[in-house]
Amino acid sequence: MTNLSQWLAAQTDDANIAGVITAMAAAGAEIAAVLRQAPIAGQTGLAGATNVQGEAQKALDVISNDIVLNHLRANPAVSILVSEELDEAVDISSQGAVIVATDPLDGSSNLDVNVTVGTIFSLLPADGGPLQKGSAQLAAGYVAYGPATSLVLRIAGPTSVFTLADDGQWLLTVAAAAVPEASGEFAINTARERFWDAPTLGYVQESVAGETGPAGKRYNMRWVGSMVADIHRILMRGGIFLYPLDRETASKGGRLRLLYEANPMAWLVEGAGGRSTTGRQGILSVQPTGIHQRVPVILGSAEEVKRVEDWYARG
Ligand SMILES: O=P(O)(O)OC[C@H]1O[C@](O)(COP(=O)(O)O)[C@@H](O)[C@@H]1O
Ligand SMILES: [Mg+2]
Ligand SMILES: [Mg+2]
Repeated sequence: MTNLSQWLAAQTDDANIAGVITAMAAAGAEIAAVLRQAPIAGQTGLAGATNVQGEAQKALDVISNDIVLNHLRANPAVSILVSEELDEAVDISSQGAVIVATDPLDGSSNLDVNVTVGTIFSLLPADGGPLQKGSAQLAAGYVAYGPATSLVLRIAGPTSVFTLADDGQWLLTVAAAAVPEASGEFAINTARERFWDAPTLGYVQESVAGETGPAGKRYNMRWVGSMVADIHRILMRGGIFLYPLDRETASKGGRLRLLYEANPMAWLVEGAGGRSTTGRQGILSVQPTGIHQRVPVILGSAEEVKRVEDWYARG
């Protein structure tokens, strides 16, 4: 089976990109080992601090952030690290060619109930600084800590999936993920319905109406509450994920973060033939104005995303 270093050699001749991805994969393998033992080691629960977004940090948020930082600190290819858990960008190497933006542990509210969480990362060219559009990404990926530990990666070619083997190797298990064009599965936190805008409400009502409504087909709903797990399902079998701008999150610009949640996921989903939008523009074309900027996120199967875009175009 193809391993990660063989795949990297075939995908890029840029040693900086390959080196940084290798470091993030090593960080992911270390986080996976920590998560497996966390309830025994007493590492679940809160860390007692809040991050820059005002969210309570879990002990494992902090531990995961430290693991990523340790793996990147030693890497002269990294110029700057932007992390959900760090208020400011961290300078790593003045000679570094690559900026890394990461959500070291996504979905951490699911940790105490042993449900899939993940690590998301994005690589940008150092000379453009951290506030570059997602379309400038050099590569992106995530690690999903589920029944299997999966590493999903894309440089500029296909979106590929690796599985962590017992001997610590990452083995290629899906060479080119393909998000089906059409799907009958949507993912949104429906408890937020009272805050939704008209396009979101229109799309969901149309879907819930199923074969008797204008969509003319039956839909199912799934919401893990870990973006990594929800996007992984969509990459593997299709569907649409929505965290739109709603009345409660509007003043902040949305819920999910552009640099280390929306952009890397849009890069991966689009690389697998899917589509992404804020509702009004492609996620990858949004110009960031801050490292922790939030953005509305709608991505997945192209036909479904287009249906949502149609709703936005109408209203
Ligand atoms: O609490 P909600 O509304 O279900 O939101 C869940 C979303 O928030 C997130 O947990 C945010 O990520 P963090 O856990 O990294 O803050 C996403 O993974 C997930 O999609
Ligand atoms: Mg997150
Ligand atoms: Mg997080």
